[in-house]
Amino acid sequence: MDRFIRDPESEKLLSEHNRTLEAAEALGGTPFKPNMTRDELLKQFKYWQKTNKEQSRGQGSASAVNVSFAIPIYPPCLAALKGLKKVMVKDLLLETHHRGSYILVRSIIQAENMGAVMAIVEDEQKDAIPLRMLNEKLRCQDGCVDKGQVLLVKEPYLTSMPDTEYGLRVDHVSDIMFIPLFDEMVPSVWRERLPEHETSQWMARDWLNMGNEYLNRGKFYSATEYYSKGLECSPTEEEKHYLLYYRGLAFFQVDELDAALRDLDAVPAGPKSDKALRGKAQTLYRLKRFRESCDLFAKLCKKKPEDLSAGNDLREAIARLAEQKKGGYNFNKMQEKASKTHPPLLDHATWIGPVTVRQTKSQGRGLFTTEAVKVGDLLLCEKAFEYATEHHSRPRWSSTLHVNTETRTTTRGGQLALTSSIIEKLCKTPSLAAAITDLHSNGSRQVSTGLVDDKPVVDTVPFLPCRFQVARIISLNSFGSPTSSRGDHIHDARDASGNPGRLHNCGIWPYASMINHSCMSNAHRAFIGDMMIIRAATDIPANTELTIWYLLPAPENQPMDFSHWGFECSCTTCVDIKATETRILETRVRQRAQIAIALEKSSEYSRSRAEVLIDRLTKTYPRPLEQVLRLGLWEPLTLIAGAYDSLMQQNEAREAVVQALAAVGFVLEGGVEEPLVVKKWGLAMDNLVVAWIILWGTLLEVAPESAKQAERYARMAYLICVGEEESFDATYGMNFRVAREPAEESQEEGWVV
Ligand SMILES: C[S@@+](CC[C@H](N)C(=O)[O-])C[C@H]1O[C@@H](n2cnc3c(N)ncnc32)[C@H](O)[C@@H]1O
Repeated sequence: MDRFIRDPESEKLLSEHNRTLEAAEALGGTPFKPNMTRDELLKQFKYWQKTNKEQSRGQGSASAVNVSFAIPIYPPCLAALKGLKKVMVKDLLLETHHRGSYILVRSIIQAENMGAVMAIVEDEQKDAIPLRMLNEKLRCQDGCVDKGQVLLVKEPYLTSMPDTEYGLRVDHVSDIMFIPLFDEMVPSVWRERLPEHETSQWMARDWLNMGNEYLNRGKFYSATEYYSKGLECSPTEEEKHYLLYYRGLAFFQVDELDAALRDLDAVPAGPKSDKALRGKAQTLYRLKRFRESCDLFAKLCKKKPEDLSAGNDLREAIARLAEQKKGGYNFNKMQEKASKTHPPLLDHATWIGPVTVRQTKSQGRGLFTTEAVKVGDLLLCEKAFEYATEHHSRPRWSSTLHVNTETRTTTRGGQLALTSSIIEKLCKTPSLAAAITDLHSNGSRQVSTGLVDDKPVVDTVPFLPCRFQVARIISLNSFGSPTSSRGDHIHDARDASGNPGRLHNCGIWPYASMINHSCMSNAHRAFIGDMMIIRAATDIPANTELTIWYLLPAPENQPMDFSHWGFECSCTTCVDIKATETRILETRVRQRAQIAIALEKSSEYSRSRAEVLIDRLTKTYPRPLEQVLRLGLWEPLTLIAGAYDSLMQQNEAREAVVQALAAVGFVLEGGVEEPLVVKKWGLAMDNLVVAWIILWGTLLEVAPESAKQAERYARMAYLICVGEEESFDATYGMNFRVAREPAEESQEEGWVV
């Protein structure tokens, strides 16, 4: 799942932010007396714009880290506009949510996205104030808030802001309304000199024409507003045909898929009927309703066999339907696509294998097998509901830190961006809301209501996405992910230091989010772009709960900390660690460090010393392996196996690998004398593939059949860890074989061994 940072620096940030919040709270209710004039605000805004541009071009200070702070949770406005009283800037109070009120303002400068959308706005009395709209990419009239845009903020919240003193802050999508200039709420002084200032006599056709003008300029949201007005003016059947078709098209362009489908479905017969049909098929495809999409594309192809692009679309829809039904994926192509696309969003369908969601005894819902599965079997291949990436060209120092004093957590990476884009998606396509709102939220209350001032029209799920609710769900259910597990695998195998040199993407995979944690997990996740692949990490009987790792089992052997998710792991290892004296745990940490230091040197003496230390470390685990695994032995044993392997001391290398595998739960039989058999698969540790490859090499001369079997196991480990097996040869090259099979020759280079 996501990475949480616990270090002195983030603790310092948390404490500082706490103090700021307390100081702000003390001022609550004081009347607002602006310190800056309108001109000073505009000047400051232009300075921000300049700095923001420099930062996005990577010219900011090399030590800069974007830090964002979560503010105390507050609910969105649930009152209808007609029940709210209008206030002006001069009426505002510091650190106050003006419940029961609204403010009407207009932007006096083109807004800029500076993490949040920032603008300077004024009221009718020309009093200016900064406005910060968190997450307001959505509905920012086609990606931006133009100068002159009229905005209505419900229950405005005046609070202190970074780099300025006070400003209006909007955290909930439903708390802000974009008011078209023809709306009667707009004061006449703000309408003067605009073509729309006199629209009272307009007929449906006038609204249609104006809508088309906006559509052609790429102002899709504005276009929909004009078409909607046209539809209110008793249009003829022909006008209705065009109004609905073009409005559907505009909604499609801005990803308002429910609205697009509704309009395109309602288009009366006319010249655009085929195009409407096509738009519907495309919308259904984007809603992942592949069966219906196929049917419509097929209908279109039948009507117009010469339409090649409809034929192509039909083929793609059929391919998605096949993936959805049967789970047949071309993983090679997926890897290739993920490596060439940024962000790595792959156009594939989700396949849900032999698994189902059921209630567990004490851990809420869980995912269970519906039939017995074998190690490596594909259980689930899920397309991310939403996915956020750090840009590959951005240096790591500029990645975002998000400080949350409520949960006392600091997170790195894209969680904030993920929350924003999910809120946007839910507002645009409310029929998808349940995928998120049904996820685990640790019992927090969900803000749920019917329509309020026509804000997102939701037919089936009355839901106003509350930023904080979504943020909490995301923090409990999102997964951090590499762009591809293969890339991570290559990185780990090359850099045994364990330095995490990877990008930190994150996403939400709702079905996979049903899987609970166990350090003794029986399933493993891997990623290709935004597709998550879950495979069985061992043979699993039917009706068994699947578990994965939320955090890698700690090599430190400290009890694992899952307080963020509100549980304590009760696996045998965690229970054993809790029962082990701190003195012993500390000894283990020390011994492991000493082993690593000894193995940095390549002398025989240092290897013997490492052997002695490993022996001592083993003795700190008094309980038999069948009862408690010895995860702390994995790294030392695989390290020493690697050291022996590179010296061609194959008996020693083999012995160390076999011990390492046993320490993490593998039950092996045979090897040199007898055929090698894995009786039971253990944990899918980092470097598991390399361990199997070492074993494979040590068996080549002494037991060729067992070596072949070890190769199969190496491939199986790769399949579990990387998600697919097709790229194994390309990843490891043939060097390994060549080194050990003198009869065959090859020039191909491997990169690991
Ligand atoms: C991503 S959700 C997993 C699905 C969740 N059980 C549900 O009902 O939706 C994470 C939450 O599941 C629960 N959970 C996961 N693993 C657990 C474990 N090993 N023991 C107890 N609770 C666990 C915790 O409440 C945690 O916050």
